[in-house]
Amino acid sequence: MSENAHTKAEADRLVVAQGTFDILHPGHVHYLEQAAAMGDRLVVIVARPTNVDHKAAPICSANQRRELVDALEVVDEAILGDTEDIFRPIERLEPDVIALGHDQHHDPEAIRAELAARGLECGVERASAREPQYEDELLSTRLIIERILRRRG
Ligand SMILES: Cc1cc2nc3c(=O)[nH]c(=O)nc-3n(C[C@H](O)[C@H](O)[C@H](O)COP(=O)(O)O)c2cc1C
Ligand SMILES: Nc1ncnc2c1ncn2[C@@H]1O[C@H](COP(=O)(O)OP(=O)(O)OP(=O)(O)O)[C@@H](O)[C@H]1O
Repeated sequence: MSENAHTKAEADRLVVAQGTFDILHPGHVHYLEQAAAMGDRLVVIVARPTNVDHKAAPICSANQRRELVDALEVVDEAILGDTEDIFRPIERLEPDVIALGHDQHHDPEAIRAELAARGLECGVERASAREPQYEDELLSTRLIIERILRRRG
């Protein structure tokens, strides 16, 4: 491979991150900053409500959640996830790395197996948790919603 092509290839390291991102908070920013640092370009897949089956359904629409994630400085592009096959966007994007959130419920080995089954060469890394940095941080959408219910419910 010529020097230019090799240099170009290295400069195109695509990272994919994913999540619900219902009500954004500093934990999301930390995760996406970590994901962005794993490569040169960060595309974020925003989960469809039908695919958020491991916790309460998001409050905000997928379009609204996508728009806010897309507006973040560290995100090159946020896209709505596929409704049926969560690996379809991965097949289309062919990322170099999938960045999992620190507590994301996906099993990295299961993801690696599915990537291999689909002939996709892609790393699977896990980001760290954001450590609290000041008094009264709410680093979880669920905690934000619980406070809203307590104070405004
Ligand atoms: C590799 C990967 C690809 C994903 N692709 C999609 C997708 O295409 N559509 C979607 O609705 N969700 C997609 N998701 C998100 C999952 O559906 C899941 O709901 C998401 O991880 C939200 O979990 P969390 O917000 O609790 O972290 C993907 C997740 C992973 C790990
Ligand atoms: N405090 C945090 N530190 C680092 N990453 C976080 C933090 N909170 C959420 N994330 C990451 O952001 C991604 C999207 O998470 P999600 O949209 O489920 O937010 P959440 O605050 O974890 O929601 P909930 O509190 O309802 O579980 C996940 O990969 C998750 O690991």
